[in-house]
Amino acid sequence: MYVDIGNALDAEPRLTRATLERLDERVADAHDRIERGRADAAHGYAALNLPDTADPDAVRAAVDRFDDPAAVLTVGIGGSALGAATLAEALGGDGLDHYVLDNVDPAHVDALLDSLPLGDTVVHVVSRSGTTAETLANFLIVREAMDRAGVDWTRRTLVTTGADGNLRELAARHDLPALDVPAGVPGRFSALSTVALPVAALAGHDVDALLDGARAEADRLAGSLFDSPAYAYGAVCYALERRGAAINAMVPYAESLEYFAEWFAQLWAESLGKDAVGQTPARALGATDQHSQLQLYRAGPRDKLVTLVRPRERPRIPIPETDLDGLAYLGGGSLGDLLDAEFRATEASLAAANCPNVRIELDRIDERGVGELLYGMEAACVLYGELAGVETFTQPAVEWGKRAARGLLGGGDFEEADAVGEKRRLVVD
Ligand SMILES: O=P(O)(O)OC[C@H]1O[C@](O)(CO)[C@@H](O)[C@@H]1O
Repeated sequence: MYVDIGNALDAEPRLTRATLERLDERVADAHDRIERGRADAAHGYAALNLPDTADPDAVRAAVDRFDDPAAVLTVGIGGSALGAATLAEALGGDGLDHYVLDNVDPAHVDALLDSLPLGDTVVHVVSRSGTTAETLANFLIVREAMDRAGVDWTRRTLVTTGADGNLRELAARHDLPALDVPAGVPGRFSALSTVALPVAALAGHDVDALLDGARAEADRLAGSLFDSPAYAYGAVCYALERRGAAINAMVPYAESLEYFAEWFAQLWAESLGKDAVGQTPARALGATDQHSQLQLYRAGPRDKLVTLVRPRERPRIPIPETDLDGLAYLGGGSLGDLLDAEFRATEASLAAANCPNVRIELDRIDERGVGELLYGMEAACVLYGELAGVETFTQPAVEWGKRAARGLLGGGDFEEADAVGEKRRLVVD
């Protein structure tokens, strides 16, 4: 992973090289704390050990029982779905279609189950807590649909979950193959583990290369942001947020990284949104959103950092020659040339408008590159959390809504459910 922070300096909000050099002293201390946390396999920090603690053989053994499926359905939500979706989209299916069931919209669930070849689908149900309502409800519906289709769901299901909880109980009751979530690794930091690697292994991807890429990024964590791409990114994001860049627009210039932007959004929001600080992740896609968001990034409020991500190598699709006036300049070139010209032009246009931006590049979007990117973003997030002094690895604010919903559905007596009824109303219809 290559990180170029040049365009993040001397823009608006203003961040200078001198400021970064001063901040680097705190990066050194933060790195020491992170390394101590890793050495102790402390909660959260343990995620940064996954390149060495993940067990690719166990993952392969778990999926080998499924004989060449046509489709894999990940049933999970948040960190229990976004990692798998990111790996499947970035690396491709190789003939294996990947579907994600990470919401409880009846119309969508119905249509998805209708479209799936249930008899030839592997269901990977994932929940760290083993109690998440959306995941468990969806799984009960999926298995019933398989029952109705005469498919033995116990032979088509793989579970990844914690030591206890409803899902562990279901797995034990039906003797389902079950992988353990890694200890001390919050969901949003678990893509490089039993939570998402099974999907990559099922599609025949090189899980070791994914972990090698992550390990290469881990080996570059150092006591200075000027020696570590991941820390350079985390430190710049933090320093710009401190100066007013409350929004981080993540803009991959590759369709296959669109889910990566979703994954990044959970990582950034759920890890850093605490104590009235945090940088709001916005998702966009290059070049598409040049035609929808760029106007705002260039001419709107000075409250953004834009992160542009691209692979250095792309497949080649030549653009046919044409004698149409005004188009001849495209002919003979390639679609990748056009996309890369758009990338560099957008980057320069942001700089010209004094909008801070960072360039993140991979050699190519393959197992190693994706491993570098995911690990790099996780380490950047951990460093940002250290500098901001927030609890990076918890997400207490999400529990209020869960209790309220559970109470509304008769799942217990929760004061939050009462508060739902006290909504202020001013209906205009
Ligand atoms: O893996 P679980 O326990 O089902 O949780 C799913 C997601 O829900 C959250 O707990 C937020 O509600 C996320 O942190 C997590 O990734």
